[in-house]
Amino acid sequence: MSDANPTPRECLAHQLAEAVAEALRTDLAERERALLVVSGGSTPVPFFTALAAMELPWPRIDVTLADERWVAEDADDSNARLVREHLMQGPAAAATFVPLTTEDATPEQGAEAVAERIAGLAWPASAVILGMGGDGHTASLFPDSRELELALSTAEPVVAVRTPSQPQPRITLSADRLHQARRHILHITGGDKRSVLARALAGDDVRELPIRAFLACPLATYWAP
Ligand SMILES: O=C1O[C@H](COP(=O)(O)O)[C@@H](O)[C@H](O)[C@H]1O
Repeated sequence: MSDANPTPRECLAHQLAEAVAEALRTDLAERERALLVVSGGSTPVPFFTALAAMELPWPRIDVTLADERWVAEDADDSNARLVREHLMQGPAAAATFVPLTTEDATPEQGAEAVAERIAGLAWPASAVILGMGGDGHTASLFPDSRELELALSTAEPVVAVRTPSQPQPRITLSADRLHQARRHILHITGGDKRSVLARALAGDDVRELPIRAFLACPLATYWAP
């Protein structure tokens, strides 16, 4: 870290980047390519910056997303844009980023092409870095989504999602595909999310708080105030 007085969130992001880099190195010692699945939203930005600076065999690493809004890749709320601007930089620019959207008008129309696109990646992923919303959603597994049941149960890799609480349609990796990863990490910050996680740990209804689907993976939790 270059900053002499890093914030707790910056320290957390750096520790997480070190752990993910180590996981990728370990897997790349025994296979030709490795896959990293990251989340969008606001939390991962300092993690992306820290990971992008790591010395890794980036040309052998693929990066994709746990979920995406069905928006243009240059839209402000595109997770792909976030990844391109903050992770695919410096040494990490030599990695291959595989987005989850197509030119199709809807995720339902594009889901098959996305599934074909990601089929060639080096599954199972070395690590999945999950985020979590205040409603307990992770990836685009939302408690109020009408496709939640499908996303939790299908063996398909991706699911198109419509969620009343969200302005855009989305596409998400299915729980099955996320579960298959070698390592599962939850990256969250702030007191509110700590409370949501505590609530999730105290119960077992996955439909109420979908993050519960991953608590027993096991899920390494990186949290800072
Ligand atoms: O909608 C999303 O939100 C969650 C959490 O986002 P944050 O802004 O609270 O960090 C994220 O994990 C997910 O990938 C994203 O699409």
